[in-house]
Amino acid sequence: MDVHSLEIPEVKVITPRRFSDDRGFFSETYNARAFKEAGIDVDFVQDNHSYSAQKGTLRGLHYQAPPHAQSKLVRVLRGSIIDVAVDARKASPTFGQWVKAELSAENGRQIFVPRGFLHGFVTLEPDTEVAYKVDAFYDGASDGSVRWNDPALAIDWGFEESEVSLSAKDAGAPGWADFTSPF
Ligand SMILES: Cc1cn([C@H]2C[C@H](O)[C@@H](COP(=O)(O)OP(=O)(O)O[C@H]3O[C@@H](C)C(=O)[C@@H](O)[C@H]3O)O2)c(=O)[nH]c1=O
Repeated sequence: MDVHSLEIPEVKVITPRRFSDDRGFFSETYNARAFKEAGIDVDFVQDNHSYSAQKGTLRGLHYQAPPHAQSKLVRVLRGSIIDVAVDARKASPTFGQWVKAELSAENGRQIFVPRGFLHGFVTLEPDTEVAYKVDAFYDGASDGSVRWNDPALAIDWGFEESEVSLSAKDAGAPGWADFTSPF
């Protein structure tokens, strides 16, 4: 398993080993002991799976406020995405900064996004399926979003506004300046 930190070091990209043979491959996509040794020591309690039909489907930027804050371990089962994490920890030296990684079914990469971050992704292909583990249960009342393309964040998604599909919630999300971080 290869693990490396992104520019915000608490966000990590993990690439589990694949054992390939004539049939295809085998891979341990999560192993509590190996992840703990790599510094990721969280108790995941829920697995999520989303399917996005269109290229340019953008989900984000999302968070759950404490005490329902979630760490996330994200991977792609089919297709590919750009995954983005924004540091929303008020006391962090990298508050307001973002990192991204390209995850695909082919490259097998995963991204670990800790609590205290906004999270989102955009699909690079039609029919993209994303699976992720979270370490706190869904709590709709604690769910929040921030506008994905706020100029103050200046995230390089690689997509213009006219090219993305958003949920109504995400299309109406407040900007970064109107977001009071609960972290
Ligand atoms: C996230 C979630 C949603 N739902 C329901 C609520 C709603 O009716 C429906 C769709 O929810 P959403 O529109 O929030 O789904 P989506 O926009 O895919 O939200 C997800 O986006 C990515 C980027 C994340 O980081 C996730 O944590 C989550 O926020 O599914 C659950 O029942 N459990 C869950 O854990």
